[in-house]
Formats: sequence, structure tokens, C-alpha cells
Amino acid sequence: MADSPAPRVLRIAIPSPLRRLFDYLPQGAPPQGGWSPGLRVRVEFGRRQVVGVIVDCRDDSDLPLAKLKPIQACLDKAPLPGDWLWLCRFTSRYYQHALGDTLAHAMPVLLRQGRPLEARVRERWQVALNGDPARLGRAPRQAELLEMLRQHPQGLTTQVIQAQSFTRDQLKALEAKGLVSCHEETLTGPTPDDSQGLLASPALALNDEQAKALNQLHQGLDRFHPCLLHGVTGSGKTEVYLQLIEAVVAKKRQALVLIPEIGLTPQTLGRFRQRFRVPVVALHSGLTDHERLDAWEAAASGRAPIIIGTRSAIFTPLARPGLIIVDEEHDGSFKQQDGLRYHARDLAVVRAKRHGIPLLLGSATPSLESLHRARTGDYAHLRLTRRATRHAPARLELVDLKGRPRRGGLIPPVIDAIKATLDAGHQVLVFINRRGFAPTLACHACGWMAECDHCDARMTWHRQPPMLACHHCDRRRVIPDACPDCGSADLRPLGSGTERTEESLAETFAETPVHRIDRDSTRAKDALEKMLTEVRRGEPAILVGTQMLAKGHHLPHVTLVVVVNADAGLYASDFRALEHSAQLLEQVAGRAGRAAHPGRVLVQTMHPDDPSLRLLAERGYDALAESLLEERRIAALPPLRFMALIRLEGPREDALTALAREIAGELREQVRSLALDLDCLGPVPAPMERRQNRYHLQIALMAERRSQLHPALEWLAHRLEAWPEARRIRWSIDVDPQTLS
Ligand SMILES: Nc1ncnc2c1ncn2[C@@H]1O[C@H](COP(=O)(O)OP(=O)(O)OP(=O)(O)O)[C@@H](O)[C@H]1O
Ligand SMILES: [Zn+2]
Repeated sequence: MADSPAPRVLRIAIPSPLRRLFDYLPQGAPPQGGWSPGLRVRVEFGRRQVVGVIVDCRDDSDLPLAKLKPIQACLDKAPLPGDWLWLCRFTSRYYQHALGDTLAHAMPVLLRQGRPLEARVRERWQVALNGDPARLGRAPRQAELLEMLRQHPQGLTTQVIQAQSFTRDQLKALEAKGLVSCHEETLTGPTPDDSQGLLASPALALNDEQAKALNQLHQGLDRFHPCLLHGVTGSGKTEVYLQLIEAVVAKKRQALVLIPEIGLTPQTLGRFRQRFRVPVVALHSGLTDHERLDAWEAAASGRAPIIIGTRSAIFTPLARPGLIIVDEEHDGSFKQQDGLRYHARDLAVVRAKRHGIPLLLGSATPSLESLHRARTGDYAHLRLTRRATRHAPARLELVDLKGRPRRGGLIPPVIDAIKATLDAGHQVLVFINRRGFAPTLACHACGWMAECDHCDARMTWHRQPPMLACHHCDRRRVIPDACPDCGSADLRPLGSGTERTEESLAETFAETPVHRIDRDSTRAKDALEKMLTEVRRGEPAILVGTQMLAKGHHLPHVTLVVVVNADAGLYASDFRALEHSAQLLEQVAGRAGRAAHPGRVLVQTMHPDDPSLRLLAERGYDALAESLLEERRIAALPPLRFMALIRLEGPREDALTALAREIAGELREQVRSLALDLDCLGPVPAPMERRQNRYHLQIALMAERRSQLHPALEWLAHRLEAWPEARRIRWSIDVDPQTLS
């Protein structure tokens, strides 16, 4: 690098939604390795000063050099990791998102603001081994300090020492006398010392299926080896992860583990930290900006051998990548639904391939995408068909809701089953996917229902605190005393939410604690963990909760799971609704009977004869997934075809429709002239056409081959960016959309 001539132009990605790069002139001495892609620079952009990233060093520009501004400063001594930059460029191209914005999204806030990427260190002071006490002299405070340090053989940090009213000068004086020594340590923990072995607690002896899966995984440690670990709930997938990670870390490589947002609980982290002696670094939304930077640095420098994080952790640079695991790979939280609409699981595949390392996707209910790839042989398909614990997962028992009286959403035979379970000394989990007291408030005299003024949606009735709330736009209203249409005072709840079911169960089972677990009841920090700790003590109890409870938790004393209503996904317009709802049902059902006693799962439904529901109940998720894949093939839908969705929204329906038609027309024209093999559908109204008082339309692109999609999308993005009328609306491109809403 040092001999190559200095470039005349730096092409820089600026954090902005504009899909283009900007040229600047170098200025000041280049860093040691010379000007190169990945260096952050401070530049003037319009009237602002921003932090950009060099993505190209060139000798020419499309503009005359005299028109270019020089950069203000280079912020890095060395470029940000090349693989990280590569992944960001890929992401930007694939998801049609501006590179500058993608880079900003993929780095910690403090780096975005221009802070250096370096480990924060602190000093630790210890009593020196061969110090000569005679050298202390007459220094009473220093003598006290020395005595305090003697009592802490592992040493104390400067901060702790100063908190005891000692000064740095006193420490320095002792150091000069050779009585204490000081060393620096990073905040994320020391560099791993594996002289004591990697494991803090021993691995479990694997059962046959686990051993077979692990064995196959061991064969592919040195290459790109994508595997689907498809194991029923409680089959011990996590144990397989732990033992595979052990093998990777033993080879001095790093493992990156992605888990769903609600899966990153202290319990999960605890399981990893208990097993390994080496540091396990967590990356999630609960970190401060400094902690996040520290974790990123520890991963980028290679000091952290194991990194666990939620969606955005896929962008964590690794110095010695060895393995990527995506746990609960079907989970919706891996897809970002706004801004940069990436899918962390799909990027994990791309990244593992680039690094030439194994990729492990784990789930009891794999996405149809991953199942399809396992069927076509793109992924190795590893099966765990039995639970690691004593009892097999319970089958779903469908319970007919039609024409039966309900209390808090539950019918009498279900309430009896709850009673029997509690009498036997066990716990019950009641799953209901609606928070609030009731889905809405209705007038019994005229049929009026509380609707949101801004959305095509009903408002949910909440009791704690009392209000009507729209779950789509967050508007709130006071609960009316009388019907706004006919004046009748006969206003009643329609349907049940978590609050109503909790209230009714607390009445029926006055002696038993009822814990409600949903977004509202767990707002306070640690509220969820406190409730779960209480529940894990094992006294009879009822848990009422939304999908927060459905996934990943190991609740050993739950033997009965009740699903209040299984019908949400059955007749929805979104073609993925049934897949997602079946995954959720199977996951909830998987919470039952995970320890000493077998489980039972009661599923209330208005449609006990629905063929899909019956297939799920009688033959399980895998059979339903097979049949759904077949339907997708016949209907030519993903994952058998590739899809992108263009969403358009604006304040006026007619203007939006006119513009959307024009856009779709031009797009079709372009598809013809580029001779692309793809279908362009729409514009059609979004499933909820009016949301937050804005109208929503969509255009869908479908193609047999992915390569056909991208030229059309790229053209469209540039066209829309340059189209003056399009400034009056909001538009976005969603590649591989996970929902049509
Ligand atoms: N080989 C084994 N021997 C004994 N117990 C095991 C073994 N493997 C796993 N277990 C235990 O079985 C229980 C379930 O395992 P684990 O949580 O890993 O399953 P999972 O497949 O990840 O479940 P889920 O998909 O429901 O989250 C845990 O308590 C775990 O300690
Ligand atoms: Zn609303």
C-alpha cells in the first residue's frame, strides 16, 4: 500500500437516504496504511458536518476536481474491517437501500458519531510480589492504601480505590517505590486464558440423535456448510449449539449466535455463560452506547470468542469467524420491518458463505424458506425427533367453541381441565394473542363499535389504565359512558384480551396466583424475569400471556397449555399467515410437559373441522408445512418464487392511486424493455388501506429467478428518487417481504 500513489479523489458514503456516493479530496496526512476503503472521515455535507466512510479511492471524479471539497479529517488509524464493509455493500445492493444509511445502521452509535474504535481500558492495581516494605517510609496514607490492596489479592481498579478517598498520586508513589504494580484491562473482560480449559461446567452426554447431528456438524467446520437443525421443542438443540461452539472456540475461532428479540433473556445468556469460561459478549437493545461499542470492539479485535445478539448483531465484525448460529430461525424478529428492511437470517447465509464457515439454523418449526432449501439439498437437514427430556411433545387437542358459554374467553370443559391441573399441583399456561381487556367495545343496542379515526381498525379496550387504544397508530381515547351513535348505556366488551382472561381466572381460582405476561405488564425493567423466577419455584400457578411467553422459555412445571383462540391465521389474506400461526401454536404447545410430567394442549377454535388445523393437530407442524409448501408451489408464491413489494403511502387516496398507476405503468414498460422474466402486480390497496390517516397501496414483483428482480428494483429506486411527484408520497422497497401489511 505504502508505495502506491496517493489517490486524488475519495468516494464517500454519507449517512443519508440518497442512493449515491459523494466525492471529496483527501486532505492532511493519510493514516499509516494510506487512504483506503473503510476509513471514517469527517466531511462537510450541505451545511452539516457528518461522519462518512470511504468506499473507493480513485483518480478521477464525474465532477471537475476543482469543484470538490476536501475532507475535514480522517477519524481512523486503520480502516473498519473489510468483511464488514463487504457485508454492508452487499446489504445495500440486495435490499436497495442507500449505502451511507446502511453503513450507519450497521455500526454502533458512537462510531457513527466519530468516536475511535478502541477498547476502553481501566487500570488494576495489585501489591507487588517482591516489594521491600522498608521503602514505604513515613507515609501513613500510603501505608493504609497498601494494607487495603493486601486484602484484595486480585487487585482493585483505580475507580474503586478513589472511591475510598485515596488519590492517584498515592498510587503512583507506591508504584515508584516498587510496592504496587499496575496493569490495564479491557472493560469487556480479559483476553481469554484457556490454560484452564474452555468449559466452566461439563457438557451433557448427548443422546443418539444429538450425537449424530453434532458429528455431521463436525465434518463441516472448515467450509461453508449450511445446516438446518430441525428438532422438536425440547429436543436439546441448545446443547448441540453449545458443543459445536466449544469445538469452534477450541480452534481459536469465534462463534456468532443470533437469537430472537424475546429470546435473549438472562436465562439464555446464563446458559451460555455457565458453560464457558471464556467471555460471552451480548449485543442487544438494552446496552448503553458505550457497552455496545465495547462489545463490537471485543468482537472485531477477536478478544470475544462468543458473541450472542439479536437481529442487528449480524453486522458485528469478527476477526476470526468460525461459526454462525441462528436460533429459532423462523422468528419474525429477524426481519427489520422499516428503514433498512433486511433479514438477519438471510444475511447470515451470505456471510457464512463469504467467510467459508458453517451456518447452523435451528428451529422446531422451520420457515418454509429453510425447509424448501433443506429439501432441495442446499442445506443439510439434521433432525431431532425426540425430546431430550422424558415426555414427547403433546399433540394439540381441538376444542369446539361454537355455541358454548365463555368466561374470560374460556369454555367450561377447559376451565375444568385447568382446575384438575392445579389440583394435581402443576402450572397452567393460557395463551391469548391479544393484549388489553377486550379487542373492542360494542354497543348492544345498535351494534356500534369503537373504531380508530385514523386507521381501518377497531380500538382495543384497556382496563389498566382504562382507555381505548389503537394498536396500529397508538391513538388513545377515554372510554365513553354511552354509545356515541344511539346514546344507549349498554356498552360491552367484544371478545377477550389478556386482561379480561386474567381477571376472570383470578375470580374463578381465587387461591391461585395468576401472572399476566404481555407487553403492558412487563414494561418495567426485570418485570418479566421476576415473574418467571417466581413461576419456576414450582407452586401451582396460572400464566396468562401473549407470544412473549410462547417462545424459548423453559417452564418445567407447566403441564397444561390452553390456546384461547387458534383462528387468527386461518382465514387471513396474507399468504404467510397460516405458516406463522402454525409456528406459534406449535411453539406454545412446546411449553407443556418439559420435565417430570407429561403435557396436554387444549386449543379452542370456532373451526374444529378446518383441514389445516386438523392436519396440524393430528400430524404436527412438519406435515402441515409440507402441505403449505405444495400450496405455495401451485400458487407460485415464495419460497418457490422470489418477491419484492413496493409500498406507497400518501395523505390523499386519489392522488396516491394516480401516481401509483403511473409508477406501475412505467415499471411494466421497463420490465418489457429489459426483457426481464417477472410479473408486476398492482397497485392494490394494502390489507389495512388507511393507517395513521394515510393511504397505503402496494405493487408486487414476482420472479422465478432472483436475478430478474434486481435490475427492475434498481431502476425503480433511481426513478422514484428523481421523480418530483414522488416527493409528495412515501415509498419503500421490501425485498423478500415477510408480511404483506
Ligand atoms: N443430552 C441431554 N441429556 C439430558 N438433558 C438434556 C440433553 N440435551 C438437552 N437436555 C435438557 O433438555 C431440556 C431442553 O433442551 P433445550 O432447551 O436445549 O431444547 P431446545 O430444542 O432448544 O428447545 P426449544 O426449541 O423448545 O427451545 C433442557 O433442560 C436441557 O438441559
Ligand atoms: Zn389507529
